[in-house]
Amino acid sequence: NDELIKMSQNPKDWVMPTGDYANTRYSKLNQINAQNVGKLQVAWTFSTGVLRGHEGGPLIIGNIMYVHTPFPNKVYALDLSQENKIVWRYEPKQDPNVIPVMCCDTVNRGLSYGDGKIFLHQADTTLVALDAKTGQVAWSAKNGDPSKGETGTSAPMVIKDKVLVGISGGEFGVQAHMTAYDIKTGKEVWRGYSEGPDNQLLVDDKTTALGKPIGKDSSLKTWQGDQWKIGGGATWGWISYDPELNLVYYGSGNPSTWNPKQRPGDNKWSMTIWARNPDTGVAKWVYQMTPHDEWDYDGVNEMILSDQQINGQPRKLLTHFDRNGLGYTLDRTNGELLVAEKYDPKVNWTSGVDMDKNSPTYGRPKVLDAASTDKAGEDHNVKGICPAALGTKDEQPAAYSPDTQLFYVPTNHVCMDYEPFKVSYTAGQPYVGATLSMYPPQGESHMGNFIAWDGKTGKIVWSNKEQFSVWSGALATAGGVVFYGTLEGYLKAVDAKTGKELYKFKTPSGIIGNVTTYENGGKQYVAVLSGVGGWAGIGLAAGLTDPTAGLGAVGGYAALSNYTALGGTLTVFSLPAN
Ligand SMILES: O=C(O)c1cc(C(=O)O)c2c(n1)C(=O)C(=O)c1cc(C(=O)O)[nH]c1-2
Ligand SMILES: [Ca+2]
Repeated sequence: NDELIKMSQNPKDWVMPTGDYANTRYSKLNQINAQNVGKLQVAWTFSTGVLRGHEGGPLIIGNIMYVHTPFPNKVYALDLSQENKIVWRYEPKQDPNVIPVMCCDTVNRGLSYGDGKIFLHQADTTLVALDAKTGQVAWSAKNGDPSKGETGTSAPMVIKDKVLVGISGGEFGVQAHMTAYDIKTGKEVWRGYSEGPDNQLLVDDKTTALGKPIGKDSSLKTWQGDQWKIGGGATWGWISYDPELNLVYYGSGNPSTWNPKQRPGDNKWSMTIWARNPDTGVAKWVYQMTPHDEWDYDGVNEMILSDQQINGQPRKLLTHFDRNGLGYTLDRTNGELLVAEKYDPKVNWTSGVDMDKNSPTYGRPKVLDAASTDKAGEDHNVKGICPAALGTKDEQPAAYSPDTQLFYVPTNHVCMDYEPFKVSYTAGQPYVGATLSMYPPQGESHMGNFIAWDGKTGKIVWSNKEQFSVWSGALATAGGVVFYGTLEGYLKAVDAKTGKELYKFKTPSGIIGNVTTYENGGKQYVAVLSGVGGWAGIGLAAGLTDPTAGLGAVGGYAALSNYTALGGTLTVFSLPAN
């Protein structure tokens, strides 16, 4: 573990899918900076040979770069010192029947490294450990069962002598969990579920929510009957870790089904930020952002850890941009809620979070009747809810720069009509229970913004419009530049302080990957996967002529096919030799 922490502090490498344990996606490299980034050129490219959505980004360890793909989840090891020659490749055999069980395209968010191995969570939920030198399988573990609706899309995270990994299936009625496997053997060490009895949740009488013990079997009391057994709360987002506090952080997703009438109650602990001890799995604190979700606002988005001063006091913070459109800042030591503000002014399902510690509804969002799909009831179409189910932010991770103390957030600017309907549960079949259509906010035509956010005050500092959702991950650097990609396929560099666009280049396909940087042979490079897909690009990614296909109609994205086509490419940029 110390080895990994040390490695992640070397800015030449990129050893974790998130850049570092704090999930900042910030690099100390500054050879490429605000003055010269406009001169960036393509240094080399690599075709992955795979169609559909390319999320995540490569790992770089010394001279070796590890590139992953969506289903069938190939992994390539490239030698950067030998003209990027392929050293080994891994091509798992997976049953293609897993594809229709994946809610939101056949995506995969990347690899982790530790103990001389590369870890991959395959679509079929096999967690595989590959020898980093040879690509040989060292061990594999079955993390779930696609015939029950469980699939793998998230990146594992190595923490000390364990590999942590979540599970997808919130649209299929799974009982989701976070699981830790022994790094040497692949044996399960602990598993903490998102809902159920305390012994399955790994909560104890010391586990708190907003400073108070959560009480015995707090989850069961918030579900009708056995509904919790198919209650969702999937854990498909990123994982962060504070080595000093010895706590891991991640979020749980939407309760199943999307029809809120079928699951009265708060549906704890779906839509929740979890802080767990990585050794035992026991939860120290939880915070539920969207009790009794009525809009599919999965709570899985990344938790970014930063140390900043609030009111002159140094604080250990956790900042999270939720699907529900609120940017939260908490004290990560104990889960105290410090800030909860809209990071898109269009958010209209809530008037905000009750911040009065003495109020009985402390910490809860106030739901506005006009946006309540539960109040409207089954088979009633509630129109004009913002954000759409895609959220103000979905899988696309934000970045944080300690230089500017700002968060850089790729966002969606999309609203929806939502109509819940009664659905019955069948194992392995969609358990969705709502139809929706999504479109830009009234009177506007752009569906994305790339924003800078002050997490101490909960304010937007600057905001750049984008035609489509910004579905790629951001990168911030010590060069005063922030990078992100667009669905049309542009890699963009903007000034970290002002948002001014400094560079753009059109890559071969739409970008939903996460921008990465590294140094090799004394030169800084910027790398990004293009390959359009994911939920925002799913119609296009599936090669469908009807862009409203998929789980929810993603209406406004039809025009995307005028800009980009399918296919995975890694594009690597550098400055010209002078
Ligand atoms: O509840 C779940 O299990 C689950 C899983 C996933 C996934 O694994 O990709 C997504 C979602 N939900 C989801 O709601 C969503 O909007 C979404 C977008 C994407 C994507 O990669 O573009 N995945 C997912
Ligand atoms: Ca979901």
